[in-house]
Amino acid sequence: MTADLTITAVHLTPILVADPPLLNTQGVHQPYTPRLIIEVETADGVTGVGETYGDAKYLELAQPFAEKLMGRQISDLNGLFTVADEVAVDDSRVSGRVDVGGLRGVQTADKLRLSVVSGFEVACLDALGKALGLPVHALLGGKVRDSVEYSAYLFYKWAAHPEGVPAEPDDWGAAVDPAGVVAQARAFTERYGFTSFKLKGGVFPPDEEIAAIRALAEAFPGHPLRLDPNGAWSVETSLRVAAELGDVLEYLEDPALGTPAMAEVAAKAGVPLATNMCVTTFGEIPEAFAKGAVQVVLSDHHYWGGLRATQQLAAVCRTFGVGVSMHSNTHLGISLAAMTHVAATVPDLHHACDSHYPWQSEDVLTERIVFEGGRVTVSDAPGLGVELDRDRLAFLHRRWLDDDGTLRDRDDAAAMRVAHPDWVTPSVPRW
Ligand SMILES: O=C([O-])C(=O)C[C@H](O)[C@@H](O)C(=O)[O-]
Ligand SMILES: [Mg+2]
Repeated sequence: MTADLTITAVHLTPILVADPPLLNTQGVHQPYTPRLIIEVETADGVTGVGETYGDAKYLELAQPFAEKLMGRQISDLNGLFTVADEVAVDDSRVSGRVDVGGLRGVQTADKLRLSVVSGFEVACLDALGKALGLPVHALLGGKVRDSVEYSAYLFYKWAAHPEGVPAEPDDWGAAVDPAGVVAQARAFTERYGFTSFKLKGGVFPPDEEIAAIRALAEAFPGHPLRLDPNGAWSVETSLRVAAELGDVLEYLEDPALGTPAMAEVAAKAGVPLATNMCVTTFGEIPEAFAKGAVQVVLSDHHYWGGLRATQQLAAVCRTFGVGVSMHSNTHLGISLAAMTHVAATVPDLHHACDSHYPWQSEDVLTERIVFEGGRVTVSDAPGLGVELDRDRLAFLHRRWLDDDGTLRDRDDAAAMRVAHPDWVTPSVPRW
């Protein structure tokens, strides 16, 4: 009997998940961050799950998009993009804006749509895999590796969210200096076996961050290290940091803001530059590649438009001799599973991917995804190989319902103002 792949129901569940007080150049992470969990159900009762950003601007697109999917086939992945084009984006959401203060690059109507489509694409692939008895990587053409390497994503962080702010405690401790960063890196290796390290920079003056990377290089000799100040530095500062750390960095990530500045740095830095800020859409590739502004593009299936778009990006990068790896924002196990499936299919993946997952103590899966030796094993179970924990989902959704709206949109600057009322988002370049 052939499977009936018709979509008969779509469930959208916005949730708030605990996030530690991780610092970046914009501010600090909120105690709870929004995500959207997507379930797509077929006429045969097969359910697929996906995950994407949960801020209001995504939710307001996801709802009409979901309605248009009823009666379509889960196998019609190309159709998702056609349907997305029919969903109107409110101009106020995109005019002159960047996403999360620029952490995810420009904000356009298309990119907003793609960030929604990606969650649905993953849900459809999960359902399709379950219906056909095939893992998602097989639907993407098959895995070329059995496990995917991730890097330890180190953050400067406070020991706890500001006093009086409802939050979940974490056991990572504070990290506000080189010793704290090294201690955090050691905890990452002990808990997960990571062997490469990325430090989120742009938080302290560059000399302090140079000292932290030097301390890491001393503590973990020969291990790949990266520093990512999210465009906080001038060209001059970027070149100075590159000169100071060139001998220990695998790559420098988004030292300066925008393709022209990145190109200036790349021309003289002597260290490869990676980005998840100046190349975040296919339209930004020609200029950046022509100018030699980036040597590694950090894909993110959420905003590039899904797993197949990630494969297309990898093919373009391969064509131009540019490396590819993966960027990450706060995400849960569904997205980690999706990232792992697609990463398993990309032939030239030569850098460990980023993942925030270790920072997320809460998940919506019955079993957490495990890192062993810094790697996630590629699942061969049908679909993504994950199972939704409905009680957890309901609990995290209840938290979202109970929120008065304060936390439903990620705002790192607002979270910083709770501790430092005078905080204003630093103008760029900050140093
Ligand atoms: O540039 C990056 O790698 C990121 O923007 C990743 C995340 O957004 C990270 O900086 C964060 O969540 O603070
Ligand atoms: Mg980055």
